[in-house]
Parts: sequence; C-alpha cells; structure tokens
Amino acid sequence: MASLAAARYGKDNVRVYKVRRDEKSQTQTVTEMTVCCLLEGDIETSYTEADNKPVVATDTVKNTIYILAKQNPVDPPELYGAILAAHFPTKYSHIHAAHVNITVHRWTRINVDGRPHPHSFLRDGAETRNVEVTFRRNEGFTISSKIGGLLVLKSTGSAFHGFHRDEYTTLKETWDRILSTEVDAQWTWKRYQSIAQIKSDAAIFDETFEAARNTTLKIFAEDNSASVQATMYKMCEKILAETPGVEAVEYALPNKHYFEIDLSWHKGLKNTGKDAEVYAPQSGPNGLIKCRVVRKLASKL
Ligand SMILES: O=c1[nH]c(=O)c2[nH]c(=O)[nH]c2[nH]1
Repeated sequence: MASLAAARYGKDNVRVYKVRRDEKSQTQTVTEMTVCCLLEGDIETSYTEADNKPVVATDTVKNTIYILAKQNPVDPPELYGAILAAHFPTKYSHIHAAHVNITVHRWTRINVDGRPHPHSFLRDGAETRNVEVTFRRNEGFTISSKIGGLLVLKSTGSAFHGFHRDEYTTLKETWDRILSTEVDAQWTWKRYQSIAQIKSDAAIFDETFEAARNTTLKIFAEDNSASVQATMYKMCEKILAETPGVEAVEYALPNKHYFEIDLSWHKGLKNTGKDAEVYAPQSGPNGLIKCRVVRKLASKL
C-alpha cells in the first residue's frame, strides 16, 4: 500500500522583467527576476486518482506571476514574493500554502562620462539577491532573504593550523594562505502576519540586504582568518546584532582552494612558502562549510 506523504507543484524558472518609467526625471529603472511558485493543499486526488479538478494549472500560476508583477511593486522582492504567495490560498479555498522563490539578477546603471545613464544597465557579476517566502493560511508568512554567488578572494590574511591530525591527515598547517569563496548568506525574518506589516518594513529589507553584504565583505577582508568556520561565525553574529527583525542567519561557504606549485625541479625555481607566486586554482574537490546562528535565549536567572 502506498500513501502520498507530501506534494507541491507549480511553475519554476518563470523569467520576469519589469520597467518603471519616471516621466519627471525621464529615468527608467529595471528589475529582472526568475520566479518559482509551488502550491500545497487538497490536491491529493490529482496524484492518486488522476483527478485534475483541484489542479490550478501551472500555466495559470505562470500567468498570475506576470499579472501580479504588473499590478504590484516587484521591489523589494520580499514584498512581491509575499503578495504572490498570499494570492493562491486567498483565491482558492483548497490551496492552503504557497512557496515562492525569487532570484533577482543584477542590472546596475551604467555611468557615462561620470553620469548615471537614464536607461542603460550592465550585468556586473553573477551575484544575486534571492528571497524565499512561504504563506500558510492561518500561520502567516515565513520570509528569508539571501545573497547568492558573491565570489570573493583574499591573497593573504588567512591561516589554517592546529586542526586535528591522525593517520588519515596529509594537509600541512599554514599561517598564510589564499582564501576564496562564493558567498551564500541567508537570513530569516520573524514571522509576519499580514502584507501590511511587510509593506511597512519594505525599506528594512533593502537596507538589510546592503548591510549584510557590506558586513560580509568587511569581515572577509579585515578578519585575520583562523578558518572559514571562525570567519563566517563573526559575519552571522554581526548581522544578528544589527537587525532586530532577523531570527537566524545561515552561511554556506565553499572553500575554493589554490594550491602551491613546487617548481624546484626546474633549475631550482623557488615557488613555495614565502616564495609562492604562481598557484593552481582548483575546480574541485572543495571544502564546504555551513552554519546557522540564532539568538541566545535569555538566561532564566
Ligand atoms: O578554513 C578551513 N576549514 C576547514 O575545515 C578546512 N579543512 C581543510 O582541509 N582546509 C580547511 N580550511
């Protein structure tokens, strides 16, 4: 006997572009995003009995993504995601929850002769701003915001020594190494109960994204890193301290290794230790270090 344990469905990879034209300043502003929207509810019979009656077609989900982007602001993505997620359980009584994932792609205004151009933009990096919003009827909104794909490297100011050693260990200790990672940082907000509350926090979502990005870059650059673990924990602590509305911060950092190359076989060429200049960047395997940091519960004493 089989039983459906979990089910959700919807449209993924919906690409949306929106332009806002400010007539007064003759300036246009653009947003490009990729949206995934999945629904949950009383949809079991569509799987178990081939009954399509409860199925709001994924094509309808796609149409709704476009229509709500036309009728509402798409910035900040936390607000648009919440409006989209709330739509489905509000409109369809048999849909109880919606899960929305949004990836916002960079379009940064071009400066021409030192002046911001009114309608031209460049893709200055693969970094994205992401949000995940779940709306459940009777439970409200769970929102998390994320920086994805922010590639960084420091050429010194990073060490890794004192780690556990046994008969499986070959790694040498180092007091000076290259540190490079692609930052994936996510922060989860306190639960919201209404769109109105989310609307009133709209500016906070943007400010927090900028602050979290700055904190990540500043600590990455300035920390005399003992390890990826120790450096990322400092980032989490600072974001939690700076943003009262955030309940948890998570980082996932790949350790993108750069190996020294021993060239001493060629005429005694010195290229290791303090003489290392030419390195071999590695595609894989790579370390992957993750953590989730929450606020310490107040002591009961
Ligand atoms: O910062 C690091 N953390 C590790 O856990 C680890 N493991 C390793 O081989 N190199 C590193 N570097």
